[in-house]
Parts: sequence; C-alpha cells; structure tokens
Amino acid sequence: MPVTVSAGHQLRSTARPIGRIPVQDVHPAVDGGALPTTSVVGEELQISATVFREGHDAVNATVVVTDPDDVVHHTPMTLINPGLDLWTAQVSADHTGTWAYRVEGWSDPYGTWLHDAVIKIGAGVDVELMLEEGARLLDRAVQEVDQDRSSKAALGQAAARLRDATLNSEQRLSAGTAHDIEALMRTSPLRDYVSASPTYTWLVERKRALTGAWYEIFPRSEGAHFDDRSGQWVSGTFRTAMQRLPAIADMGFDVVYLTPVHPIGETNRKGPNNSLEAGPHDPGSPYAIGGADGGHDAIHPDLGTWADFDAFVARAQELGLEVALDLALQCSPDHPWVTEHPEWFTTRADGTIAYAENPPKKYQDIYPVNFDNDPAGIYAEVRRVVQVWIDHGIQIFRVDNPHTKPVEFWQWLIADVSTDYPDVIWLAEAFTRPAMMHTLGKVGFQQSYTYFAWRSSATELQEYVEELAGASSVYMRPSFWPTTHDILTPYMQYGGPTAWKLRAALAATLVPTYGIYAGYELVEHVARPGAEEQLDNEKYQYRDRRWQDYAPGGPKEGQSLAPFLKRLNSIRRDHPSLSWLRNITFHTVDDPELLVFSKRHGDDTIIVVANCDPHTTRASTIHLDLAALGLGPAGTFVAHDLVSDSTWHWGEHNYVRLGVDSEPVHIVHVRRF
Ligand SMILES: O=P(O)(O)O[C@H]1O[C@H](CO)[C@@H](O[C@H]2O[C@H](CO)[C@@H](O)[C@H](O)[C@H]2O)[C@H](O)[C@H]1O
Repeated sequence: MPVTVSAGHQLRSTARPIGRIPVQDVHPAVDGGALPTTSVVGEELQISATVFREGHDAVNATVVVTDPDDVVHHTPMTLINPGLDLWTAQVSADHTGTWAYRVEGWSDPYGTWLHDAVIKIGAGVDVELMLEEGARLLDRAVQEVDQDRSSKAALGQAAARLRDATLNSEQRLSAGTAHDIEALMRTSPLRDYVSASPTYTWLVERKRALTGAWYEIFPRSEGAHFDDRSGQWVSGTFRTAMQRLPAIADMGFDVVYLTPVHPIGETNRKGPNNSLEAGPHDPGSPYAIGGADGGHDAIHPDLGTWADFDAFVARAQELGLEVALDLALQCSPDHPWVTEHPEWFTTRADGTIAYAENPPKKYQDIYPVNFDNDPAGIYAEVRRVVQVWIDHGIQIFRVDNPHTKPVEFWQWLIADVSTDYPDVIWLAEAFTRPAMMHTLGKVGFQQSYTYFAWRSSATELQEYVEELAGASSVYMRPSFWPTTHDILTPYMQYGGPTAWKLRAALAATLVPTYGIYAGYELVEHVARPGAEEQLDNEKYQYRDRRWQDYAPGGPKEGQSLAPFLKRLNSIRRDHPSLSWLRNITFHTVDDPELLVFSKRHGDDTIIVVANCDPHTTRASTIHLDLAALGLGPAGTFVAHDLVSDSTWHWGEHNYVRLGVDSEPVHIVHVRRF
C-alpha cells in the first residue's frame, strides 16, 4: 500500500520511508542485507553509516545490537568524517548465535543546546532563555532517561544551578556543560525523532571458523609400506594413521584434515600419475567414491572399521586436534547410488553417463550428481550422509568442488545442519571465479580456499589480502594453502626450501587460517610433467614418507621443515594478533620484492617482513607506520625476531636483510619499553 507522506503526496509504492533523520549506506550489509554479516566470537565488526539532518541542529547515531536472547545493546557511533556525515562504531559479540544490528539516527537536543548555549551566552545573546532551555533539557533527562539515582541527582542539581539567579551567567552555564553532565548526557542521551535503518542479520560463529592451522593427510598413506615378500603395497589404516597424530599435534596444528575415507570404485579406476589404466593392485583415487563396500556413508575396508575411525577421532581430540573430513559429492560408477538412483545422474542420448570435469581437469573415474533431477531425494540423502559423520564426531567438512553443485543446495544444507549443530564448519574448495567463491561464503561456508597459491609477488599479496581483510571479510573467511595435493605452482617447484619456508610463514601470518599438505616438511617439489601437481601423487598411490628417518638420530635428521612449522604455529598461539583477519596494516619498503605488514590486537603487535624473491638475498629499508603499531611519532621499540631469536632496536626506518643465505622472513614481536 502506498505510504502517505502528507496530503496529496504519496511515495512510490516500492519506496521505503526515509525517516525523520536519514540513515543511509549502512555497512556491512551483505547483498543489501539479504544475507547475513558474519563474524566469530570476540571479533571486532566495524559498522558505518551516513547520518544527517536538515538545518543546523545536532544529529547523532547509535548502533543497536540485539543478541540471540533478545537483549538490546546500544553502542554510540563516532562522526569520523563531518563533511560526508560518516559515522562508525566497533561492536563485537561475546557468544555464538544469530544476532542483529541496526543504526539509529536521532536528533540530539542536548548537543544542539550545548553548541548554541556556549556561543550565545558567550556573546550575551538570549542568556536567560538559553539557561532556562538547558535546565528544561536536564529536567527532561531526569524524567525520561533510564539513569541511576545519583546520576538523576546530579542532573537535577545542574538544572537548579542553571536557574540560580544568585550566580553569574558563566557559573550557571558551566553547571550545564560540566564534564560529568556532558558524559551523563552522552551515555544516556535524550534522543528525539529516532529513525532506524533496516535491521541486518549478524551470524556469530565459533572461533575455529576464523582461526586454525590445518594439516592434511591421506590416511591410507600414514603407515603404508611396501611389503618385499608379497611385492605389494600394504595400506595404512586408521590405527596406523593414529600413530602420526602426536607428531601433527606436536607441530602445533589444530585441525587434521582427511581426504575421503570411503570405498573406492573399480570401474575406470585411475593408476599412478593420473593414468587411465590402473594395475590390479593400484588403490585408485579416494575421490572416486563408492563401490561394492558402500558409498559416502561407509568406510574403506582397508582403513579399518567404524570402531577404528572412532578411535582415530578420539585420539585426535585427546591431542587437541579437530578432525575435518572431505565431502566430495560425486560417484564412482560402482557407487550404490548409481544403481539405486540412476535418475540422480545425467544419462546421455547413447545411454551413458558423462564423467565429471573441472576444466581443464578430467575426472574419468567419477560421475557428477545432477541435483536438478531429484532435488528432494538428493538433499535428503546428503543430509543423512552428513549426519552419519557428525554422529561419529566430525564437526568440520572440507567440501570438494562445491562450485559444481547448486549454490542453493549448499545454502539449504548448511542452514539445516546448523539448526542442530551450530558448531559445524564448512570449508569450500572452490578454485573458481570470484563470484562463485564469494557467494559460497555468503550462503554459509565459514571458510574458503583462495587464490593465495598463485599470488606470489609482494604487490599481488598486499592487494589480495587488503581485499580479503576488507570488504569481503564480513562474508568470506580465507584459508591460505601454499600447496595442496592438487596444486604445486612453479614458484614452489623451483623456489627451493627458501620458498617453502617463506610461503608457510606468509600463509600462517597473513590470515588466521592456513593449511599444509603432508610432505610440506620434506619440500616435495617435483611435479608430474605437464601438470602443476606432485609427481607420484598420493591421490593415485600410497606414499610412505618414512617419517622416522627425520626423527632425532635418524638418517635424515635436520632435513625436515617440521621444526620451522612448529615455530610458526607456536608464534601463532603465543600472539593473539595473528588470530584475527581485519587487523592488518601494510607498511612501505624500498625494495618492491619485500612485503611488510603488521597485526595488532590489544597489547600484542607483530610485524612481518618477508622477502618474496626466493632466489636472491635482499637488503632494504622498511618504513613503519608507527601509529598503526600503537607507538608515538618518535617511537622506538625492541624488535624481537621470533624466527631467528635476534633482538634489535627499531624505530620508523629500519634496515633489513633477508633471503637464501639466512631466513626469508622476520616475524617480529614489538616489545615496548
Ligand atoms: O577439481 P579440483 O582441482 O578442485 O580437485 C578436487 O576435486 C577432484 C575431483 O574430486 C579431485 O580429483 C582427484 O579425484 C578424481 C576422482 O577420483 C580424479 O579423477 C582426479 O584425477 C584426482 O585428481 C581432487 O583431488 C580434489 O582435490
């Protein structure tokens, strides 16, 4: 129905009334507020809006937050750009759940009086009138505003002094403008013509949704070995993989991610190095899910039983590790769904089912599920499968290729699961175009793999992280992986151990969640010819990394990056500034191959200086933004490099030297005098 503004004037039927005090451009507002803004517990969220009014009276603004228990919290906003009427405030939530916020603009009668009274009384204009008007405002505050008894008494006394004709006008005025009165009127203001913006949904999730160090394994490789007697490989099991967990925990990782653990199909099974013909003993790709032993709700018999899986999860939990499981919604031709639900696949004119692709990659051993053929049936079955794993202690899913399934399916699935399991976290492996990657975040994925692996220069990294920590951070949380089982960039193939140290350090410090694929410690850098992924990839064969050889006293002692990774993770744990995303500042440096950034949270400040050129040692001068570090203009501080354990005295301009003949990165803790 059209809204009547005044006699004879109507708004266009779709218009939202502007309100007495216009409140515009509220940020964040994901897709105009159609989708929730997200953060984790304790994470600061900056809310801004344009708030203004006609004429010259004072205007003010408040962020009004409603928590999941319907308790309302008011946060005053600050005018940060008077010329643009731009107001901001920081808010944060102290528990998980669905919160909401809106911005209220309001006319500020005390602010108006304060401004006018000081000028007019100072100039001897309308003196009695102004003093009486001030007194009446304070009377109103006593009546209308929720104040404690002593505050009301103070306001009442100030009103009396404003009217006290025995005092001079200056004394009377100062009663109404005194700091304590101003503070009371600021914290519990008189608010006229309060006008609210729309209300925005704010989803607050657990900290792990933002922060964590992941370690990826193929469980069948952990404990796999070549048996000389039979001349065959013997698969690792959950029980043998369990023996690897203490080392993963000791390196300081928070999440151990398992590639699929289900039965593997035999039809079109792939052999070593992505060959289209497997030998009789080749194990096949774990992503070719489903066979005679079951599908997505089953365990590959080579890995053990449900009891073994449960024991693995329990052991991980004992060591402080969460277990993340791959959810790859596709089927080997031998998957039970193919015979039980042929309608879930797309049959071509010749009666065959087309295999899956993620161009230019071809997955000849799997069929894609066609969600449009029976959405209700497929949704229900996937939900059932997910529940099976939740019931076995899984709270994190790494979703394989979510961008090849309908977005609305993910929106439904994640929301449905979160109704009963709000702590379940979903990581999107959507190496695809930005629109899809971002939208998956907007519809519920708590984390997303990113383009980090392909951003290697200092300029590219700065630009990319500014985007991720800026506008998109309210709906998409990045996870940085220097390599994965599918990704081995030329930078990593040819950069040597320096590149591997550097990229791990950057991933671990630029953003709060990062991940390492097993073997990273060993700098496994040789690619399959013509592909940017590992040679002899364990996607198609077992890999016995002989971890024991790198242990103290072993023949390869000292040849692993495990101590370096452990150092990175302990720095992350000791320094809370590294566990947040939006708190990053980039600094300048003379050499464009160097990257300098800092992160600050409370008293903790970390500066990272990285040489992004893994082939050359570089020396340069860095120029620090001291204010961003919380230091005064002439500030100096003790810089403690947590990588080399060196200590220097630093100020605004500092000489650095990083590279192949030393460490490629400084991770500096700012120690204040
Ligand atoms: O397509 P992506 O590069 O994002 O990779 C993910 O999905 C792939 C398909 O699930 C998966 O590919 C592997 O499994 C396929 C099915 O068995 C096989 O045909 C591919 O050769 C193999 O690389 C990939 O591992 C996963 O991360």
